[in-house]
Parts: sequence; structure tokens; C-alpha cells
Amino acid sequence: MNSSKKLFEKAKEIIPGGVNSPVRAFGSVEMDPIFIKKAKGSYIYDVEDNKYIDYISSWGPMIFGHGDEELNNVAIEALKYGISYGVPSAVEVEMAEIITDAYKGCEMVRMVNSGTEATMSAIRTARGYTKKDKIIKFEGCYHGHSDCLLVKSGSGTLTYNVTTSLGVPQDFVKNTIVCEFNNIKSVKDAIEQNKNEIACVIIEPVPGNMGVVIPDMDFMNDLRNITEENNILLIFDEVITGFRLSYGGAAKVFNIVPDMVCFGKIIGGGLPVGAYGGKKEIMSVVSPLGAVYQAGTLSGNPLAMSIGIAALKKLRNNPQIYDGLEKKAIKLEEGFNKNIEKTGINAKVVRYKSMLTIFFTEKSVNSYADVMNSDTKMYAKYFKGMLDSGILLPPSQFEVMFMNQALSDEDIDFTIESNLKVLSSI
Ligand SMILES: Cc1ncc(COP(=O)(O)O)c(C=O)c1O
Ligand SMILES: N[C@H](C=O)CCC(=O)O
Repeated sequence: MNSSKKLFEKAKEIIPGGVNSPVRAFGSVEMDPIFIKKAKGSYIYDVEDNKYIDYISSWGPMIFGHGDEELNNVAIEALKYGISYGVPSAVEVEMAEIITDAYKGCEMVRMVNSGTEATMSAIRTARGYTKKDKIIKFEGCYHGHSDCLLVKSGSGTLTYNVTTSLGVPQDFVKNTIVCEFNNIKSVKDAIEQNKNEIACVIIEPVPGNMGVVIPDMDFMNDLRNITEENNILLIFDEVITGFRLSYGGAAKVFNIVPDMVCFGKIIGGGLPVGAYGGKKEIMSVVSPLGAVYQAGTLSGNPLAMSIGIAALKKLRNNPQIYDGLEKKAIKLEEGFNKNIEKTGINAKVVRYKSMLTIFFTEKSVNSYADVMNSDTKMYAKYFKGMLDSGILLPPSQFEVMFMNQALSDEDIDFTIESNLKVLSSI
């Protein structure tokens, strides 16, 4: 039998670190990874047939839980029509229609294959449109792994303490300005010091890649106003939050219309998909309409489009899903908070809608600096305790527990009970 241990040993010989994405290596929780055999509903099973309640949800896309029958049937049907064409198909038009209808200000959209491609292409478009080179990003926000965005980044780069990647020439990042999330003064200062040189500001409207940090609404509104006043494009990276926080994303929740938006995860229903879009005038600089080049052999792949469309339609036709997801997260939040009080452990639960992180820290968490106060060793012990109880959490302090529709009341109750046991023992 293939055990996780055996698979990892073999994988390490032929895949860097034994994994195809760094966080999966479980490095920061000081364990070897489990290897997964299958997943169904709210559960995920490793190759040893251990069953876990899954709070990774494939890092967000599996919003209905695993193996959703409706999506599965669409996939089976779509396969009958072929996997990839390399010339346009109707499902690409349908997908663009659904996204542009759902998201205010997104008048045109281009499909790509990942969130990384979406943000990279959005930045290129913003630079091409404004004819300016500098960009602003925020400390702890992760926008994928393209060169100019891999500066003071989040997610795996925080987990492994390589927030600025080796292999990215200084020349490629000299135009990236890093500001502090929830600190508008840091943005005002950057704009003042780089007058008429900044093409865009890119932001995770609700950061998930340093764990959840709740945006201050004054900060978000001020950000919209000062970018507009200074002819700087505001890009919402909604790769996580798009179609998760609401059908219209964070933008709808905040009532803020960004100039450009990036999507990924949920819009592919679990297949590798991304998208970037914005106002028609801006997107008209993208090739073949304009001179900003961006392309993709598998972009708009019909299989991925069909499954993604099914996922988005399911969300559109069942808006109660969002309340349901939030209720699950609130129940966990309340249960965890009671347990924290009972055990007297230094931990803070931060939740936004259906995204939640438990930070092992004494102080409340509102910024990157607060996040960095967390005790990652405690998180590692907590992670292991929960895994031993049959609960799969993100293997890093700097990530998010994602709710999915398949999580039952019993799953949540069991998670809260296990949380108490584990917090009492670490
Ligand atoms: C906010 C955000 N932007 C971009 C990305 C990059 O997406 P992908 O991993 O699909 O390249 C991610 C996740 O990895 C993300 O969370
Ligand atoms: N935080 C990342 C995406 O949101 C985690 C996914 C990965 O990089 O493997």
C-alpha cells in the first residue's frame, strides 16, 4: 500500500520539497504531509483511509463541499464534447456574461488559468493603460507568484519566511511600493512621494493570505477616493473573496467599485481557472484590441468553463448559501471563543463572513504587524492536535479556514469539541 510517508519519501526525490505548492509540505507545522486519496462532501480521506473534516476546501474553490453531484454531472456531460479546442466556444461567452453581470464595474473579462496569471495580467494591463510603471501592494497580501508581486508577500512566502523571493531581480521589483494594510497614511505618503508615477494599487479586499484580517471601512473608502483623485487604478484581487463573500464579491459587500478585478478559485469550480476584468475602456488595451499582450493555450478551456459556469449558476440561483456559510463560521467563532476563554489560552479568532483564522496571540489582530505577533509554534501544536482528532486545518498560521456548504452541524459541533480538547492540551 502507498502510505503518506512512502509517497512523501518518493515525492521528495522527484518533486521539489515533495509537493507542487509549498504550503502543502506542512513545513511550518513541523510534520510530513498527508497524501489524499479522495474527498466527498465535507470530508477528505488520506491514502491510509483516515477521514478528516476538511476546512481547506482546496483553498476556497470547493464552496459546495467535495464531489457536488450537480457539478460532477456537468463535468461528465462536458467531457462528451471534447476537452480543449484552442478556438473560441460558446461557454467562454457564457462565462464572461455571468461574470460581467455579477460584478459591478467589470464590463469586460479575459479568462486565464490561475489567480497568478490573473493578477500578473491585470498589472500589465493597468500599466499599459495608464502608461505608468509603479504599483502599490500591501504587506502580507499575496497575489500569486509573478515577479513584481512577490514582495513582502503572504501565504507560503510568509509561512516559509521568504516574503521577497530569491530569483526576482531587483530591477523587476524596483517599481513595487509596499504599503501597510489598514493604514491609509502609508498609501497617501507613497502617492505623495511618487506623484503621477503610480499605475495601480492592488489589494486583497479581505486579506486571507496572512490569515484573515478585517478591513477597516474608512481605509477602504479612503483608498477608493485617493486612487480616483490621483488617476491610479484600484485593482481588487478577489481570487479568494470573489463569489465567496457574496455573489458580487467583496466589492458588493463594501459598496465600492474597483477599476479592475481578478478572480480565480470558485469561478473554476475546482479546475485551474482565473480571470481579470474591468471597465471596457481599460480592458480595450488588451490584445488583440490593444497592445498589451496576454495569451493562453488553455485559457477559456471548455471543460473548466462548463464546471465554473455550473458553480456560479448554483450560487446565483441559491443566494441563501451565503448566509448558510456565514452561520457555520459564526458557530465556529462563538464555540472557539468560549473555549479560548475557558482554557485561558492566548488566541484570537478573526472571522469575515465564511473565512476564519485562529491566531495564537495575546493582542487583537488588525494589521500585518499584529499577525506577525502570532506564536507559530503554538499553531503547529494546535494543527497537529486537530489533525489527530480528524480535522484538517490549513497547515500554516497565515492561511484561512474556508467554510463549505457540505459541513454539517455535527461536523461543526465535533470541531468545537475537538478545539476545546486540543486547546486544553497544548
Ligand atoms: C488573493 C490571491 N491572489 C492570487 C492568488 C494566486 O492564485 P493561484 O494560486 O491560482 O495562482 C491566490 C492564491 O494562491 C490568492 O489567494
Ligand atoms: N494561500 C494560497 C492561496 O490562496 C494557498 C494555495 C497555495 O499557494 O498552495
